[in-house]
Amino acid sequence: MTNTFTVKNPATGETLATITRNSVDEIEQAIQKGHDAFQTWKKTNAHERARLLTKWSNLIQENKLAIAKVMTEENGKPLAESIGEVDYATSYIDWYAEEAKRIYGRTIPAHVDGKRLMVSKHPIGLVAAITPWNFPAAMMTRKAAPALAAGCTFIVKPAEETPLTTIRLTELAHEAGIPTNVIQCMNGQGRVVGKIFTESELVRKITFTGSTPVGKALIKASADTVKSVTMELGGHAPVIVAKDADIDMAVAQTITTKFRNAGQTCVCANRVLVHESIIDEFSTKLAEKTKQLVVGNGLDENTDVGPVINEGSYEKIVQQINDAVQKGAKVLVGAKYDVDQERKSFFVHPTVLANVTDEMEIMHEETFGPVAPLTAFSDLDEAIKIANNTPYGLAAYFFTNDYKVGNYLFDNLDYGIIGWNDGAPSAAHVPFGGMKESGLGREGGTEGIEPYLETKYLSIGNLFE
Ligand SMILES: NC(=O)c1ccc[n+]([C@@H]2O[C@H](COP(=O)([O-])OP(=O)(O)OC[C@H]3O[C@@H](n4cnc5c(N)ncnc54)[C@H](O)[C@@H]3O)[C@@H](O)[C@H]2O)c1
Ligand SMILES: O=C[C@H](O)CS(=O)(=O)O
Repeated sequence: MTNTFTVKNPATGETLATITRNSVDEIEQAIQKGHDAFQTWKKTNAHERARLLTKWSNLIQENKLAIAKVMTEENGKPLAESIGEVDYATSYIDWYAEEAKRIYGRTIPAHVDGKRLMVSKHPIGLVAAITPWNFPAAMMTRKAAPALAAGCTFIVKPAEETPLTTIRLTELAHEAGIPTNVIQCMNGQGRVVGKIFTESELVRKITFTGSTPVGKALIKASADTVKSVTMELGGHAPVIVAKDADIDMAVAQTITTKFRNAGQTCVCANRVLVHESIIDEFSTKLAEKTKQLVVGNGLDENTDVGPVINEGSYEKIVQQINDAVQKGAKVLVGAKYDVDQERKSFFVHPTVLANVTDEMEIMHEETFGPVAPLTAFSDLDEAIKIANNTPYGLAAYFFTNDYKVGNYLFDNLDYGIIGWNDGAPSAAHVPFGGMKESGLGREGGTEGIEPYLETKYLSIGNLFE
């Protein structure tokens, strides 16, 4: 019996496709093929790898609207965001096509006469990637691009909620001339495929984007074969609005970071800490702007906020809102839901909660939904203590025009990504990643290709004997 799963539109419940899960044998064969292909791909010169990556990027751009439509249909995000994600995804390919040509080594002055010392970088081998549903294009290329640029071969397993985008990107890579066994897409349940990936000695690296619990399991499972791991995990981003902040700008940037992808990003604001002297004005303005956001099907050009991905996400978000309200939070806007149990579509209206306190679940558990909890602070050290009081350390944001306050916050916030008067810091040419239980390693920027490289040191002795 074939093992299949259906891909549904979270806005309408429509079945978009039925996908066959790859069997254990097929995945093991793909691993062998990827390992074998590595022996050739690693010898492909960097400029040829760069040329093929650029061709891939161009093909994606030529198909941008079609890819974006599929992404909106399977993920739910507004079409404009899907179009933006396709651009974001190709920006990683473009950046690493160039980085392929800059994988430099170095020579080291010898400590002994007649010796010559050299260091060079080499691809780590076959890379296995597991990606989430919230950015099915960018989370794939953020891994595939540096891996292929470094000379590695690559297998990706997308989330079962959103496989269609990743399947299409893989097809376009092959159309661009990247050999079929150099980049492959396998479909299946995470636990099943992850076990095959981590147990294989031929897989030399695991790169994962997803929840922290799954990341921890993958790290443990990778230990038996001492695999390199890159982990982009959960977050719980604080926003600190200092008393001197430009309130209108802080409101606009908080909206940007909070409600993108219906709040389903790892770097979304999850707590909004506002100085007590300005919290009334900030809260009123944030609620007014939030009320203007349009909830609907992502294919409707007027939509700002689409559905959440599934019933489980919906139930967690509602639980956090109800818990907060029961413990004294005030709903300034939202806490409204459009649910169709027959279609299994779940819309959460953008929500702003005031008077949030530390006892509430939302202050400690990642929401992954369109809910902005507001809490007041009286001094900066109190805000920093609240902000750092989490196992996570991915993204944090603050708003101030005081350079001393800004530098003090930057120095004392334990986060890998920090936005100062900026709610949208991500880009392909910068290091993206977190501290503590938000992950291991970085993706993007010059740091993002290092995890796919091994360092070799050569000592030539008795050179002139
Ligand atoms: N740090 C980042 O860059 C980043 C980006 C996006 C999402 N995330 C995080 O991902 C989470 C939401 O995404 P999600 O719900 O898809 O996460 P998830 O961990 O449930 O799933 C992510 C991927 O892992 C697979 N998976 C699930 N269980 C697995 C297992 N036991 N072994 C191996 N693979 C398994 C899934 O099939 C999917 O492909 C949030 O916590 C979010 O913060 C982090
Ligand atoms: O959700 C995770 C993404 O990495 C967020 S971003 O689009 O890279 O900012």
